[in-house]
Amino acid sequence: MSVHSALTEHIEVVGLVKSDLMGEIEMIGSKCKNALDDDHTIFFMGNGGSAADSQHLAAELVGRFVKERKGLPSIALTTDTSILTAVGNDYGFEKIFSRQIEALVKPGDVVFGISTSGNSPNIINAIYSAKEAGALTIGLTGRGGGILKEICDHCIVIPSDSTARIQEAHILIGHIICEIIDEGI
Ligand SMILES: O=C(CO)[C@@H](O)[C@H](O)[C@H](O)[C@H](O)COP(=O)(O)O
Ligand SMILES: [Zn+2]
Repeated sequence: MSVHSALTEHIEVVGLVKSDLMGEIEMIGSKCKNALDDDHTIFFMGNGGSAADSQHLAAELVGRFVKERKGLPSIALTTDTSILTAVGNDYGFEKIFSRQIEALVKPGDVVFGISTSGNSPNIINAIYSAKEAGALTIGLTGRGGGILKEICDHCIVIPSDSTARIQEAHILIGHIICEIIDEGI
């Protein structure tokens, strides 16, 4: 793929997000803001590049995005190598997030599952656990949405089949949600 076509593809995907998904992003941002106002926690999880996105977004909330404000409760479930290796080793890789959800998530919390395919078993298991725990579940996906689209309370499906373009749209949307949260604090 040439630089020109990668950039063209990115712009097209972002254009579709703008034309089709603005309302959904706004709604999810305000639900996150309301949950934080009520002292709930926002959790993020994903594999590979989406693990990095999870950590990135939790850091924006606990630390600072743009505005000076108090730290906000947010946890990326991708960071504790002792938990990830113990649970992965003892129960299986498909349980690395669901076990943490069972241990940490309280009713009213918000759980983001970030998966470009929407079909990663460890994210799917964790979304089921989050629903059982009484959390609001949000999928960030692509490729038609996969299973996450069927099981999450809300799911943003990036209209692309390119993992890279989907991930780029996910972090853009994550940043916009941080902006919505910042505005109301
Ligand atoms: O960042 C990339 C590709 O851009 C990779 O690390 C990618 O995230 C990994 O292959 C993930 O395992 C893909 O999982 P998912 O998005 O389908 O849930
Ligand atoms: Zn990537």
